[in-house]
Amino acid sequence: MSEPYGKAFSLMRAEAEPAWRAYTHHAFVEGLKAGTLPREAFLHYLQQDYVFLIHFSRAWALAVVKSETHSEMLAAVGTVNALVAEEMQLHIGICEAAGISQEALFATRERAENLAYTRFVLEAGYSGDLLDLLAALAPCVMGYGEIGKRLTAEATSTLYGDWIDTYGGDDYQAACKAVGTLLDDALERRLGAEFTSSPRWSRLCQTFHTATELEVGFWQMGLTP
Ligand SMILES: Cc1ncc(CO)c(N)n1
Repeated sequence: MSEPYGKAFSLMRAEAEPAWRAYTHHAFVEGLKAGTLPREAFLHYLQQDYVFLIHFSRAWALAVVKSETHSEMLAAVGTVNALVAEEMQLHIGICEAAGISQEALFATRERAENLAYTRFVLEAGYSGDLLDLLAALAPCVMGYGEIGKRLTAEATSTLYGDWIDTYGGDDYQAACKAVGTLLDDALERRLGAEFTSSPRWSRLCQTFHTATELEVGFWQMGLTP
């Protein structure tokens, strides 16, 4: 189980330390785990994350555009559906219960940290191929998978249980595995089985690393409503 989300992901993740740990063990995450995160910060984060998911869904739709095989298209379109039909429902539901309407959510003013991250991902896709795009998308998908799984095992409070269950649950974990397989297969198809020897590999790792740092910035933004 050392490579639960595929081979390429685990290699890119190792290259991105210590930023990866700063992302997956951020104070915001530890606050979700212990139930000590202020509700105000959580709701502020969720509103920003709703806007994030709009652009993230657009980036996955771009992955459909950049696909070269039917199976790549299927994997990308499955992720678009999981985001729009499932993950965004969590945000809508929790915010509605807190008195924040869907219209208010959609009209949320985007914070600079949020804008920087999503446009970085989209730009990786606009100017590159599917590999550049997936390298920028992977930290978001798999990081939350790792966080959800760990918090499912370690949480000492049920306050943020809905959030933890969404990312630690079977559906989200299966989505992470599917993206891991998509990344491995897309790399092999374009760069060959020895894809780490390709001159493109270090650049892809750099994109992954930058996206990881932008995730750290997103949590930090969450702490400052
Ligand atoms: C900022 C951010 N990264 C990753 C995910 C997981 O989809 C999310 N919802 N928000």
